[in-house]
Amino acid sequence: MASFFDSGQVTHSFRGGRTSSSVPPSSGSSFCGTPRLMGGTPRLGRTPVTTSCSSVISATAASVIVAVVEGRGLARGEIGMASINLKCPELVLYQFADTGTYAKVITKLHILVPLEILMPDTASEKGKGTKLYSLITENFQSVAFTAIQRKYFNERKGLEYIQQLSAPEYSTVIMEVQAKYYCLAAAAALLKYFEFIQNSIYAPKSLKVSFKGSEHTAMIDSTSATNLELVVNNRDHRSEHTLLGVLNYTKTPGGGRRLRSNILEPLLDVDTINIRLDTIQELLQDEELFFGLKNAIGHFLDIDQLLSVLVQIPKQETVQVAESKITHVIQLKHTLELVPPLRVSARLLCKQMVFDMILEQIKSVINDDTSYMKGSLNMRTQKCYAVRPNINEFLDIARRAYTEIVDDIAGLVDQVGEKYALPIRTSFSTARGFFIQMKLEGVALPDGELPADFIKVTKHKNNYSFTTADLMKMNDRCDEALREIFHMSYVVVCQLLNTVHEHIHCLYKLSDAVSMLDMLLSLANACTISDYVRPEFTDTLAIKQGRHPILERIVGQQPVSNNSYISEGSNFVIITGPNMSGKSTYLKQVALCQIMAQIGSFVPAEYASFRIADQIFTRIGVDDDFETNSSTFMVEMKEVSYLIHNVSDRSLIIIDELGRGTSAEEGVGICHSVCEFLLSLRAFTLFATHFLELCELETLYPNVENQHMEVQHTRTGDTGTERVIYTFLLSRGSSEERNYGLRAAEMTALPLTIIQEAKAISSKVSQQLLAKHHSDSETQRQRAVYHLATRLLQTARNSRLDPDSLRIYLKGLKRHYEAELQVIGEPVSMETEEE
Ligand SMILES: Nc1ncnc2c1ncn2[C@@H]1O[C@H](COP(=O)(O)OP(=O)(O)OP(=O)(O)O)[C@@H](O)[C@H]1O
Repeated sequence: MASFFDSGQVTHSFRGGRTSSSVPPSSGSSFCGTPRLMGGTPRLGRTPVTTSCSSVISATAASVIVAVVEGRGLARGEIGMASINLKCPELVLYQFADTGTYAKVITKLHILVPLEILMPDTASEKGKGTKLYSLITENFQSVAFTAIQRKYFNERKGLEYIQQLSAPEYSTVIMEVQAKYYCLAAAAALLKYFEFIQNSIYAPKSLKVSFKGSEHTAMIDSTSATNLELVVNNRDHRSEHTLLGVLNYTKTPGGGRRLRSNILEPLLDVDTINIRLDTIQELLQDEELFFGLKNAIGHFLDIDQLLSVLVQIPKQETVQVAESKITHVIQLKHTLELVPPLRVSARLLCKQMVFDMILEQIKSVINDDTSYMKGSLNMRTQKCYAVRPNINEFLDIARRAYTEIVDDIAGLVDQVGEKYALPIRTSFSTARGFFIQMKLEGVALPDGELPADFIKVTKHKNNYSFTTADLMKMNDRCDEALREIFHMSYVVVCQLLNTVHEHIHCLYKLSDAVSMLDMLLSLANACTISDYVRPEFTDTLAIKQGRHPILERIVGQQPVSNNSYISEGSNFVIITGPNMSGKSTYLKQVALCQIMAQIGSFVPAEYASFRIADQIFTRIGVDDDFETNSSTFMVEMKEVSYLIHNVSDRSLIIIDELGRGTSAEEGVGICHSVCEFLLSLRAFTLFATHFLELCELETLYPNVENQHMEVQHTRTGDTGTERVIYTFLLSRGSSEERNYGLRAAEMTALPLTIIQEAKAISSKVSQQLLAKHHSDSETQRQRAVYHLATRLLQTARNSRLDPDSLRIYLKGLKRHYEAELQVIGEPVSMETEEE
């Protein structure tokens, strides 16, 4: 990673290698940008900022640049981050302490989907990166990295930038961040870099600046987001079989972005969630309102992106820059004209009067009938006549000259057509300007060839395109006239934008309201496709007939539904059942419903109540992680260690098949100790396992409940082969099924001989184990005593249990100990009931 700014060299590392681009100094501080951002465009001076920007945006969904810096010495682990979205002029600052795993930084970065990550060059000094640097480069191999000299991470400069650029309505952020040095430092480097690559600066007092601690949203680490297929399908990255795919009916890019970020960071505040649920309910009850708003929302452009270009001041004024600014004002007028239909949703649009006022200001300069249109010629005409007549008399003269030239062009093409008796017509494209087109069909060319004065001929499908020397000259005159028109219009438009800037925060609010409304309409739409219910928020997780939202979309019919109940007194559910019986699906279903509820969506169930979860953890059996070179076991251990370090009493934990990466004895041991740790918390845990030994925990702990996935057995045909029927129904108690692995194997194409041998070996091993079990009664007795001692010790520590629960717990413990002694033939000599 090379150093940026001083050396004039930017090096970006990509997956599979590093791309290095030399940065030639240009006039002043203007340098060319990164290959990814600018698509290789050499100099911004010649290419309009906005054009290059939009081409990037259409080429890739990623549009966020993030600067990350970590404290040094004693402050190691203190992380400052700043992000800016090229599609949305919002500077977001983050500062938090992260543990040795840096899970919060990695998760934040996953949510932001960065296009480029900036870090201080000291993070990778002398080819030896810091742990944070290594983790980021490992996790984001396809993202461009840029090293920036540490001196640009300057917190004083960062604060100055924010004071200067923040729109007045967002300036309270200064109080929040003025002592948060790392995020300020990251902001300084980020904004400096932004100026450099975009060759433009943000207008003073124009940016939305916000500080996002993680306090207001639930934390879902990136592994859990992947396990639950929240926004990406693990098997096919293009598939829409994700929670986002199920809920996404948004019509605007802003709405889509908002839904995605909400799914990854659900809310914690019940009041806000309930406001969203009220709106969805209202939309579902009033069809006219629903369809009216949906139709209105569909006409909005990407307001964030529009805002982003409106608040940038290009460092160089070229004709393309002028043209773009005029386009943006037309787009702004189009956007504001769409606001009145949204009036019905008054809750979301409190600043209606201000929007009317901005529109009036625009209309005092821009013609009433100027509108945003598709097609380059249409848009060129709109831009040419955008500014009202009588504002600048030279502009009016230039436009008259332009109109005459366009009329002359039409006359010239008619003459050419008549001269050669050919059915030609005038066409226009941005690249060629005016040119001539002719259909090939049914045309008899003189001598079978096009006349010699038709030049620059191209043939596409059934059409000839060409021009003439006279037409080219006229095009030049036309361009010259347009340049003048755009230049004069640009001056008028810039004055107009200066007045609009005073109300820029209202446009941020509009963008916010439109994306929120779009998201809520989308969530309401999802309810019309499937039968969802409004969730409640209590201290209990209770779902009646809940369904897996993605599974029901995939199979196109309702999957088997199940009830769930987890409360403080019964907060640990152990789920057993044969392979393929539906355990993983059920676990994910609960987590997905919880997330849906916390973003303010209805959920696939007949009734649903949730306790707000501040964190959602999943530990779901995955294969080896080749990318980070970890074995299955190490992946498991890393995930469990992250869980144990970060879990809280209000977390929701989903654990599926823990300990499968090692031997059975060790697996049971690990599961046991993890369960014991989790049992001392009030977190809600769903634990699916094949280790039936764990079901004993129910007798030891009053807050454990065993459940299992029911299966049925039938015998088929003449052979009487046993078949398993999966009901996908959850029942109380632990699974009675044994050797189900072998039975599942029987249903595959494995040869019969292999299955038979496996059965024989399995029964031999079981017999040996049983013999050992009976012969080793002293070890058994010691183990039983040890178990009892540890449980009692733990109970003594666990002061949270009330007397009743404690009594039940001790009784269970006693029964369990008696049972263990009986198995090994020891006399049971415990005191009576109420000891
Ligand atoms: N409630 C349900 N309704 C309908 N089909 C279901 C349901 N639950 C699961 N299935 C189907 O059964 C298949 C197996 O489910 P799942 O992977 O959850 O089983 P499992 O018990 O976790 O298996 P294993 O122990 O082998 O991991 C799924 O792919 C899904 O198609």
